[in-house]
Amino acid sequence: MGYYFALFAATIATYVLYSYLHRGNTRLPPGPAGLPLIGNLLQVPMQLPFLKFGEWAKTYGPIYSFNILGQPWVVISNLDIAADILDRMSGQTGDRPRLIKANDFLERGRNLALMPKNDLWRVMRKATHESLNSRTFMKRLAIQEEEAALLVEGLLLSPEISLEHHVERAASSISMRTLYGAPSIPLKGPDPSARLNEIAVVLFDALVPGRSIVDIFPPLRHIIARSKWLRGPADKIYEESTEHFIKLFESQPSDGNRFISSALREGKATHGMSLDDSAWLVGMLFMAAQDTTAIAIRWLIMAFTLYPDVVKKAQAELDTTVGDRPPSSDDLPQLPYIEAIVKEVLRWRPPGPMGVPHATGEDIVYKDWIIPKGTILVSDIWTIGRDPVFRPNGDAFNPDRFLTDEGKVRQPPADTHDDYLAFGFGRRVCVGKDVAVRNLRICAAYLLWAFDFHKAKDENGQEIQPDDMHLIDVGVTVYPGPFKMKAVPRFLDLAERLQPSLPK
Ligand code: HEM
Repeated sequence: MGYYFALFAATIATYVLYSYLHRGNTRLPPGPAGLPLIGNLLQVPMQLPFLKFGEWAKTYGPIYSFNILGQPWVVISNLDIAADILDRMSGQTGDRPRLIKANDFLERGRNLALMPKNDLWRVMRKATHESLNSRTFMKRLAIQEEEAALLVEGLLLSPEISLEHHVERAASSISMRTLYGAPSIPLKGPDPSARLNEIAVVLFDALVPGRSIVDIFPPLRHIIARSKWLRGPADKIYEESTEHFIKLFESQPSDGNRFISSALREGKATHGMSLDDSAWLVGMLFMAAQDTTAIAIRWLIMAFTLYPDVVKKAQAELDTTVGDRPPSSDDLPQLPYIEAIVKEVLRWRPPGPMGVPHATGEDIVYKDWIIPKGTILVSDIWTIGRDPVFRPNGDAFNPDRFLTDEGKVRQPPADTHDDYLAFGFGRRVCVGKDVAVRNLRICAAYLLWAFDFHKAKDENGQEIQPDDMHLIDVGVTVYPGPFKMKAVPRFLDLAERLQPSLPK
């Protein structure tokens, strides 16, 4: 132990001194002043850092920098700059920060979302695009309608179960069915995705800033890599996760259809990936899909509870287009207000308010700045979505901002990724964007068609106001705090009307 401690102390001292003395020929955009050696370490909050970043943007402008123990960070809080640096210079800015604990030890370089921009990343992205975004696949996503109908049925028949559980079930079930061809997850009963969700908690925890000593002092990597004892807990997590991912990956789809995992198992579709690579790819897709989807649905329901005028307007659109039968995905093009609601909820409360950080793969020159290789680039999606010029009155929930005066979906301005900035930028933009948007539009349509949303009442009969600034930071994503509402059916025979849409 004494040996390790001495080595540890020496490594830290050398690293901090080295980083300080070798800042190189850089010209970073100015930002908050930090302390010698540790930089801004003590100023960046461990929880909800994007709120601080928004404040700093007001003082230092739409692009500014800070450093943590010599590691430069650049925060981008303006759409034009994000489009220049993260989209147009994506070849140089599409890397990921070196997340040693998560990427090197816990995941051994197999997490599509966190891995460096290397050959395996290219192969995984291509394989995902081919299986997830193909026209045939999108067309066959009856799963999304069935799960929206099940969510409505659950809220109707089991109001005693927490809203959070209803939504978690729906998000897990959609992901398990889409990715593994698994059967729908019951509301009351065993949850076959539980283990995946447990693994996700462990892997996400490694991303919380400050949680991993090796990411604060990267030279420790060599010491940890050489010591079986120090590496042991991470090895165990990797091995147990791999075993579970492979078990799911090799399971046969419940209805004999091809789903992502079966597509990847077949012939050329594997793109030469090993079994471990393919199994991790699908496991990681589950993790990227499940919590973002659950968060977005929870915010949708909170918005419906807080904004009855929005609900009325959406219901008027549904009543004209859909009437008293459940909506279907074929109705979506005739439901512009529902589309605007989904755009607005993802702007108002993006599930990942800072996206996933990018990193520069080489030195880049942008305007007057020279941003060195290895700089961490944060797209401050939360603040960009509140830019007073681009999105006036940004804290308000107002779907109309995405509509023309005639009520059609407005042509998205350039560089806004179809007005869906919540899915990030450049070559790392979310691979699940189309599937996710379609799913949220269907969910929103079902919920609004089926229910009026009222505030819940406390024991004194007083309305409980859901708190839309109760934000729970779990690493990359941010959940709304738990809240209560009362879903009042719009049809006396809602349960019967849902029957044709439920899984057979
Ligand atoms: C509301 C739902 C979702 C939101 C808001 C969301 C948001 C994001 C964001 C912000 C990124 C980082 C982009 C960047 O680095 O600039 C991302 C990456 C990613 N997303 Fe999503 N996502 C959602 C749903 C999904 C779904 C359904 C899937 C898969 C089926 C998925 C798979 C991924 C993957 C694999 C990446 C990593 C891509 C890479 O690093 O190359 N996401 N997502």
